[in-house]
Amino acid sequence: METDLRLESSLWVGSKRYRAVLTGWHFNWTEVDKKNRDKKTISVPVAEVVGVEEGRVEILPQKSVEDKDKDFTVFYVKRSSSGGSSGLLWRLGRTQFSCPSRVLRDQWTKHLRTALKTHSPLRPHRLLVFINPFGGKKKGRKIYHSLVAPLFELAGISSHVIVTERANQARDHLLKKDLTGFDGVVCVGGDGMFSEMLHGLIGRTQQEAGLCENDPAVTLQPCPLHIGIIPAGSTDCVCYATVGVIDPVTSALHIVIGDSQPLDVCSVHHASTLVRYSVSLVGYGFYGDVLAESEKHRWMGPLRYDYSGTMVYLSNRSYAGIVQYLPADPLLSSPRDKTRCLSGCSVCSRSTERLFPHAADSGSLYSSNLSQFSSDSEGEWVSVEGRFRCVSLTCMSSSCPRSPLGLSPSAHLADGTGDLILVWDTHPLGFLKFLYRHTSTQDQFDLPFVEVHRVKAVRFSVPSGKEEEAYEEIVGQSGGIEEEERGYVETVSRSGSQQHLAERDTGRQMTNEQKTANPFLCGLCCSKSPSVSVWNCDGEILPFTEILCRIHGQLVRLYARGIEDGTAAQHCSEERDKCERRCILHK
Ligand SMILES: Nc1ncnc2c1ncn2[C@@H]1O[C@H](COP(=O)(O)OP(=O)(O)OP(=O)(O)O)[C@@H](O)[C@H]1O
Ligand SMILES: CCCCCCCCCCCCC/C=C/[C@@H](O)[C@H](CO)NC(=O)CCCCC
Ligand SMILES: [Ca+2]
Repeated sequence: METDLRLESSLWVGSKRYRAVLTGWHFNWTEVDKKNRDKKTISVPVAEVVGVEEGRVEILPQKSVEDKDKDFTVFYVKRSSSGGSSGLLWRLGRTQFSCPSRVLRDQWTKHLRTALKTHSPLRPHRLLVFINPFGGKKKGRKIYHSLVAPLFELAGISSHVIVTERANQARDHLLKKDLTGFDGVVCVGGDGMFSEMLHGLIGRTQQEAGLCENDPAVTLQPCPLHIGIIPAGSTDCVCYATVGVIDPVTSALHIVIGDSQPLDVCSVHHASTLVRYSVSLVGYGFYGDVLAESEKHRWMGPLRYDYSGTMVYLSNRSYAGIVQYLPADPLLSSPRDKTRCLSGCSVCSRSTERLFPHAADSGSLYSSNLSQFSSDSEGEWVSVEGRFRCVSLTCMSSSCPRSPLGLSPSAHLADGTGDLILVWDTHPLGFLKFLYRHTSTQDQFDLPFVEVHRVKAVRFSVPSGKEEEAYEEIVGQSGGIEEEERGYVETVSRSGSQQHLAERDTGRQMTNEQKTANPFLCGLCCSKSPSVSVWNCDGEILPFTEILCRIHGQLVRLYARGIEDGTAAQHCSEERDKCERRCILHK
């Protein structure tokens, strides 16, 4: 294959002569000039070529073609370092070549197009696009038509566009309508729109496979269609955590070149019924309270999270709970191993083999129907009980602009596990330190009241007597000063044996007298202090307190590639800047 596709000749770019070479995987051109002593070569991976057109073509601000019959234009991914994005920001690169003859021009365009087909098998041909016209700053339609559609057209992608008229329209469409012929679905919106894609596609796939989503033990079928996210919401965490930047053009280019990033999904169940799916955060306590509070202040826009975060922090709440979890194999990875899940992550690659052991034999990832637990034993559930500031489960790092390393910086996008973060009750300044560390590179788990566990499943319940206090309590009703002083961890039971634990921190929960004496720190806690919180599931409030979560490895695939190594990308962009806007990729 390599030798069939190889082509080499002299080509002109403007007034300069280049030696151009197409090997199977790369298209390179080097200036033939004595001054170019260090032989700077511009090298574009074939997989990152967006399109090849006859003539001298421009697509922005409008498509124009100057049909010179010895010329052709190559469009490709060009990394940009602007805004400190370390090369994660992508732009459309374009170079116009002139050939000595028309025959040679036709040879180049034919070879390049064949190479594209051969080396990018997942490039979409037909996409179903849902635009939420009300997401974020309400610019979804404009973003799609001015920035994304021209790139799809250039790449020869035909798209069917639906501008939604109501919430859940996209989800219902994916659940019920004919999807024949589509390679993928794209949402133009925020995390809420992504969640609609997730629920629609997973639900549809299980229906067609005859699987019961309510059963937490069932091995769900991975979705055959890819999901593309064009960020146009007020919260675009899934995009940020899988691409590294929130930028519609970058995301459109990942879609066009058919990048593929598998993603773990957590199913959340209550009383033997599926409640929701999550990829980012299933959080009780602080994160649930912030969401519940923020719903009352939607008019503030994205600022509502800052306002609500401050209010909830000042309310100084903690909640009693029983958390049971099924640890993942500690030999595979650890949430404290200081690694990052980057593009081509070896932990995730090894997980693919573990999760789909027979995929290679059958030729398809999706034809494996063996249980994900068949190759490793279930293991022992661990149970802990006490008072928590927050209990969070995340299938991935959940990095976002607010927290660039995320809730769990070493979590993996596609390893079939989630990270369970337990923040035991502590004094207000300790909790502030924990929150603050999310915004820096300091380790938020290196605190005596914080635990993190890599898990396959989690169960949460409240100690008896508390469960009848419904979730409405926190969504807007009164509480009253708690009679008893909130203690720390009362007991911890591991594998059935009860152990009394010492206090987890030197600071203590404030007594009621201290609360009265310190009205600022005490904040809202003096007026109400509910005994149960709510669950925040990827930005949606769950109407149940007692839940069971199970991680399903690589259940969906995104048009993304994870976060590229910053240093390599940075190096690349510096080199490119030196070479006058040419993309030099050092692989
Ligand atoms: N046409 C529509 N009218 C009203 N709601 C819609 C429409 N289309 C989608 N939605 C809903 O709007 C919610 C928010 O959308 P999206 O995530 O795109 O934007 P956002 O601005 O990031 O959201 P949020 O307001 O939650 O921060 C989604 O949960 C989705 O179900
Ligand atoms: C003193 C400084 C304190 C700073 C604290 C910063 C802590 C930031 C942690 C960031 C966690 C992001 C988790 C992702 C959640 C999303 O799936 C979800 C849907 O978009 N967003 C929310 O629920 C929105 C609600 C998020 C609650 C913060
Ligand atoms: Ca994971």
